[in-house]
Amino acid sequence: MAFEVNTEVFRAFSTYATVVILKMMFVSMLTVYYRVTRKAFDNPEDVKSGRTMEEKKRMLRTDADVERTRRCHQNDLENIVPFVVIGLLYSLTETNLSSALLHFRIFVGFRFFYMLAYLIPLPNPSRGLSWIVGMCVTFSMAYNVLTRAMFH
Ligand SMILES: N[C@@H](CCC(=O)N[C@@H](CS)C(=O)NCC(=O)O)C(=O)O
Repeated sequence: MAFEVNTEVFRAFSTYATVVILKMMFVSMLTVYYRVTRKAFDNPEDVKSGRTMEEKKRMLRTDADVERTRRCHQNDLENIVPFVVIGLLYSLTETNLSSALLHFRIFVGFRFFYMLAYLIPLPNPSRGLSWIVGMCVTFSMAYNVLTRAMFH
C-alpha cells in the first residue's frame, strides 16, 4: 500500500492543534486567576498566604467561578485530546487540503465558542450545540481514518 502524506494538511493540523491546545492552557491559567482573586483553594499547602489559621481555613473553599472554569477545562481535556490524537492520524491519511481545513477550522472555532458559552455563560443550547459540533468533527475524522485504513 502506498502511503501518501500531504505536508500542507499536516502543517494545517499542526497549526490548528497548537492553537486549540493554547486555548485549553488559557482556561487553566484562568482557573489560577480565579483561585487567587477569589481566594478559593483545595489544598492546605496552597493557603500559605493566609495570615491567621482562621483566614487559612476560610480560603479552603469552593468558588462558583473556579468550578465553572475547571469544568470548562475538564471538557476541553475530554474533547481536545481526542481531536489531537485522531487529528494526527487523520492528517497523515487525508490528502485533500480543503476537506482537512474544513474539519480543523470547524472544530477549533466551535471550541472557542464553547469556552465563551461556558464562561460568560451564554444561554443554552449554545454550549451543548458547540460541544456536539466539535464531537461530530472528531467522529468524522475518525470515520475517515478507519475507512481509509480498511479499504485502501
Ligand atoms: N463529561 C461531560 C460529558 C458530556 C458533555 O461534554 N456534555 C457537554 C454538553 S451538555 C457539556 O458541556 N457538559 C458539561 C461539562 O462537561 O461540564 C458531562 O459530564 O457533561
